[in-house]
Amino acid sequence: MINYNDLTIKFSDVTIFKELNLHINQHSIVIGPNGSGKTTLIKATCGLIPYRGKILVDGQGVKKIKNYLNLSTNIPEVYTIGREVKDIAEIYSEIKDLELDVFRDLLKELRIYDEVINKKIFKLSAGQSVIVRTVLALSSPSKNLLIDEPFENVDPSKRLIIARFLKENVKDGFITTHELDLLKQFNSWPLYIILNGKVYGPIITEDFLNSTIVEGEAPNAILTLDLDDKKISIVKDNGSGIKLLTLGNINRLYGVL
Ligand SMILES: Nc1ncnc2c1ncn2[C@@H]1O[C@H](COP(=O)(O)OP(=O)(O)OP(=O)(O)O)[C@@H](O)[C@H]1O
Repeated sequence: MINYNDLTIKFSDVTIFKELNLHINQHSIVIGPNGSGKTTLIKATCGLIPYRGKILVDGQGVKKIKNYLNLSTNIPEVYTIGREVKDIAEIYSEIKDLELDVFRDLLKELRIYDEVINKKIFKLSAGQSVIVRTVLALSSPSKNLLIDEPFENVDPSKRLIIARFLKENVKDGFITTHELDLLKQFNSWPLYIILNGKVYGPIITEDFLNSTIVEGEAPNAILTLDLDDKKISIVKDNGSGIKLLTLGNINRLYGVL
C-alpha cells in the first residue's frame, strides 16, 4: 500500500504535482500522457528526487531509508551500482535479497540470459535494458513494485511473457504503460490516469477499455477529466463518443482529449 499525502514535486519553477493526495491500495495501472509525471512519481517514491509532503509505503515513511526491502523498481538510476548484469544481480542479492535463481530463470524463459548476463548494463539495447531491469525488480521479494514502461522497445513475442511475470509478481504498487493491447492483460486491475498534475481514478481497467470518450460532464461518467478549458467524460460504451479500444495506441487518447 502506497500513500501520497500532500505531495508536491517541483523542478525549478515547474510544478509537476501540487499537494497530491493518493492512496494506492493494491496492484494498479497508471497511465498518462508523455511528461505527465509517471516516472517522477516512481522516482520520488524511491527517494531519488526531492519532494514536499509524505510518501508512506505500507505505513512507513521512505524518505530517509536506504535500501528499503519492501520496495523495488525498474528505474535505470537504481541499477548503476555495478558494471555487468551478473554483478548487479549479485549486489542486489546481498542488499535487497534478490533471488538469483529466480533472476536467472526469468531471463532464460525470455531467452536473453546468455546474451545479457556478462554485458555491461549501459551496453544493453533499449529493449534488453528494460527487460533486465524489470526482471531485477521482479526477482526481489519486495511486496511493492513500481514498474515503469516494462514493454517499451520489447519484442511482441516477449511482451506477453513479461505481462504474465508482472501479473504473478506485482502484489502492490503500480505499473505504467502506454500499450493499450497489453492493458487487456490487466483487466481486473484498478487504473489511474495522471493528467495536468491531477490523478484520476481508480476505475477498473476492463471498464476503461470498454468505454467511450465524450465531451462535457456526462451524468453517467465513470470518470470526468478536467482539461485546461473543458471537461471530458469517460462513459461505458453506449454507442456514442470515441471508443477507447479503437484508438489502438493509448497515446491517441491524449490526442483526442
Ligand atoms: N530532473 C528533471 N529536471 C527538470 N525537469 C524534469 C526532470 N525530470 C522530469 N522533468 C520534467 O517533469 C515532467 C514529468 O516527467 P516524467 O518523466 O515524470 O513524465 P512521464 O509521465 O513519465 O512521461 P513519459 O510518458 O514520456 O515517460 C516532464 O515535463 C519532464 O520534462
